Amino acid sequence: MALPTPAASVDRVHRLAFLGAGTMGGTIVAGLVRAGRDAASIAVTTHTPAHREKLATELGVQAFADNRQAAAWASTIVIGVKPADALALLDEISPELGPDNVVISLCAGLSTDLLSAHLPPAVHVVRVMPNMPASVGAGMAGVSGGRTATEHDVQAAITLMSAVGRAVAIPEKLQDPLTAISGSGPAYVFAFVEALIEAGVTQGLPRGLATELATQTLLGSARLLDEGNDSVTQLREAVTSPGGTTAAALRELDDHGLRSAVQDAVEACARRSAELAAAAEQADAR
Ligand SMILES: NC(=O)C1=CN([C@@H]2O[C@H](COP(=O)(O)OP(=O)(O)OC[C@H]3O[C@@H](n4cnc5c(N)ncnc54)[C@H](OP(=O)(O)O)[C@@H]3O)[C@@H](O)[C@H]2O)C=CC1
Ligand SMILES: O=C(O)[C@@H]1CCC=N1
Repeated sequence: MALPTPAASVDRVHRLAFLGAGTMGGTIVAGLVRAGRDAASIAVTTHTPAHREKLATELGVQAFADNRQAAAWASTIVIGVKPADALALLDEISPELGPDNVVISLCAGLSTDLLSAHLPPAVHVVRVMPNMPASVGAGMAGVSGGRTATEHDVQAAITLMSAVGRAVAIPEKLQDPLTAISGSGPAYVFAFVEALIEAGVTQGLPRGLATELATQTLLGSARLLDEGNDSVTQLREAVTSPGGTTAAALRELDDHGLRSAVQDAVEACARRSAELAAAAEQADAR
């Protein structure tokens, strides 16, 4: 299939290249186009030719077969590959980059210092931890500038991510804990909802009904948390009648160690984020 010719018409300063446009990068690209960003200002590269052709056809973005060409075309480069592939990718595109470029990394764990060590010193580096609900415009992203990043770079990344949800600036030392809450958090929520649905089926509910009940309960509870005036504790207490059904259920969750399981899960996630950086560095040194 013929791909669109990379547009030269968009001013270079507005050009954005996603090197790696899979689950997360692809979600953000789709969200940006849906939010009204000019598709001609966005380029993608992927490992598989068919995947980038699909993105080009469906979204109207530019597809490049070559990371270096895409990096040379763009002003802002988003790194959307797995952490293990990121440093080799930076080494590959590094000759094309200079002081006018901003590199935004989506990679879990990788510090801006580590990323900068694989780029010309003047390149501006920003670290962003997004999450999957960006695909429905309800993402949550944490944004941190590296040593070379300006306040403008951080604000520009916040503006970019705000097109697909919310974004906050955070000190880089909070990136691992943020990853453990909002980056990976959707998976914990999905695992809980899966368990709730299975429990409903065990109680005799048809699977479709159990799924609708659990999903709408999650949605309604999230909206109450976000839009209501009460704290999470006040909301939980409001559902829990003394001696009632909810108290009986919550006691079981406590007895099964829900809080300590969540503490351990979040701790393991933050630890794993640091391990991914160490593994990427080791692989790169080989
Ligand atoms: N998934 C999530 O919820 C989140 C992920 N992240 C971070 O986002 C990054 C990507 O993760 P995710 O989207 O899940 O992973 P995916 O595997 O879904 O996407 C990776 C993308 O990189 C492409 N790719 C691989 N090698 C190259 C290469 N050498 N050059 C160009 N493109 C390449 C793949 O191509 P192809 O499509 O052909 O396979 C794919 O498009 C990770 O660093 C992760 O830490 C951050 C927050 C949340
Ligand atoms: O599981 C992962 O490593 C990525 C980073 C945050 C969410 N998914």
